[in-house]
Amino acid sequence: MSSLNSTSSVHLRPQLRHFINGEFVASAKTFRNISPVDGKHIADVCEADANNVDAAVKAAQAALHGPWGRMAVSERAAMLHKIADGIQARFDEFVAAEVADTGRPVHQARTLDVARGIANFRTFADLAKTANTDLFQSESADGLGALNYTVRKPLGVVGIISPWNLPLLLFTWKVAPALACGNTVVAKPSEESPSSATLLAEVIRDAGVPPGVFNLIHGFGGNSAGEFLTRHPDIDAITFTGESKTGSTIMKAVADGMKEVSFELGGKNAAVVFADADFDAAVAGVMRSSFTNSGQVCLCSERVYVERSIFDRFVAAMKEKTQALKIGYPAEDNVDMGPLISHGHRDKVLSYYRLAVEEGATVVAGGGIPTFNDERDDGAYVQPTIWTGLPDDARCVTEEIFGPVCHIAPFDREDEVIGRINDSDYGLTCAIWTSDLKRAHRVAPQIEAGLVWVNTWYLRDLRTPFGGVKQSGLGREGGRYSLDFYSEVTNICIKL
Ligand SMILES: NC(=O)c1ccc[n+]([C@@H]2O[C@H](COP(=O)([O-])OP(=O)(O)OC[C@H]3O[C@@H](n4cnc5c(N)ncnc54)[C@H](O)[C@@H]3O)[C@@H](O)[C@H]2O)c1
Ligand SMILES: N/C(=C\C=C\C=O)C(=O)O
Repeated sequence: MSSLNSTSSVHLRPQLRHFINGEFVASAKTFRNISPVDGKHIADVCEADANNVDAAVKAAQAALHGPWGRMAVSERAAMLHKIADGIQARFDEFVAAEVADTGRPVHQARTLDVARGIANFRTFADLAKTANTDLFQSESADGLGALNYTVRKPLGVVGIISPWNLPLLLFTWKVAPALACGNTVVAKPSEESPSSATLLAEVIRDAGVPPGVFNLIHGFGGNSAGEFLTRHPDIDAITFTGESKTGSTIMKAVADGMKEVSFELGGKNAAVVFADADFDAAVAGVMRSSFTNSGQVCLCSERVYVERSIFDRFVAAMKEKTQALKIGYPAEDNVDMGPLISHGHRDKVLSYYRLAVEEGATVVAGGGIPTFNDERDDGAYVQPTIWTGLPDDARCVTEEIFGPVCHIAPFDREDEVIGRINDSDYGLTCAIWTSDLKRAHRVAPQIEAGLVWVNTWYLRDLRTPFGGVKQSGLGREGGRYSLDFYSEVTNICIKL
């Protein structure tokens, strides 16, 4: 088989181990890492038990009081840049790791996943160096006044738990600011995507980060590494990205210990296309926001609302482009879409494909599994899918599916569509397509979401706040919001 058509041409490690106190550590229990492209077994992954997690937390605690805890911000920032340099130097290996675990197009792994891994470290290295604190000249009864100023200190040992959909991007989105603020971390990537985090441990070690500062544990959630981490008494904070119901479970696990949490959770995001929008740009944008990463991005729009006068034309255009999407191997030229992350996730998405028909949907495009007549038939591929005709309260229009699918509905009035967009348990993102600047500024603030894009989608400035409202998250990360979450502040009042 040519290297074009398989991940097996990539050199993959036979066993992925934990990284604890500066050493790679195996554990007796392992689980299999399976390629979603062809169902082949690509590696064995160690599963951390409670003792592994305890050793990692203890190493992180000890490292707080070692060289890392005494390091100047500028030195810490230089280390984060060295980590970024290390990822850059092994760029192709990181691409191979992401592609092996997820089957995504190589061009996406290059331009988004690994590129953002580097950017995350560089962004927070620089932000930490320029982080300001507060200073107030205060009045006092005796007229002599006082000075109030704040100092930033690390939270301590931060537990990091990340999902599989953008493995390196989302893992480093947490690791980078946590380290930039002087914390030590115990980090668990998803069981579905262990490879790039393991490679990152090598890069962090080789960058000279002191042992115990960064610890990596592999495993699952409940009654495995994830839960052992959230329930560990010596963890000072948990930052988590994943499903809303998992967030709720984690919140219960940390409640007794009153740990700080930052949650980036699920979504059922909307795109709204007004008749005055740039039609071609809106079609291209909604194609991206519906099918990027096989729809496995928390920011994807599974709900699309189109003004009635252009509805039929818009649906026809989306149908044509969706049916033209190239689904294939990661390294194929011009491939648009790879598989879903796993057969289990594919079963979930296909259950919604069936449910939609039961709920009365018109299947405009897709709705099933592509046939390749080769090894990919053993992978986790589904067809990109478009529905119309469902009521707003249909489960397929209210529940997060997390696959390459969207439902397109017509609307008549601005106030009507705003109400329909906001009628959701989620509130992560929304994309508005209009050429009317006043409308953009009028509608965007009314959307109950953490992020609103106008005439674009997933355009990111890492200094901006990122997070969701309602079931989509707790808190914000990004820019100074990350510095605020990953630091404690003490206010000091000096009487003059
Ligand atoms: N808001 C965001 O920024 C954002 C970004 C990416 C993904 N997501 C969401 O993540 C979900 C997809 O990712 P997923 O399937 O990996 O989510 P998931 O919640 O199943 O798992 C996420 C992580 O949590 C761990 N975990 C699961 N149960 C746990 C428990 N009881 N205790 C501790 N850890 C536990 C998993 O092992 C994994 O590492 C989607 O809902 C998507 O919307 C949100
Ligand atoms: N947190 C970010 C993306 C989240 C994507 C969700 O799947 C980011 O771009 O910083």
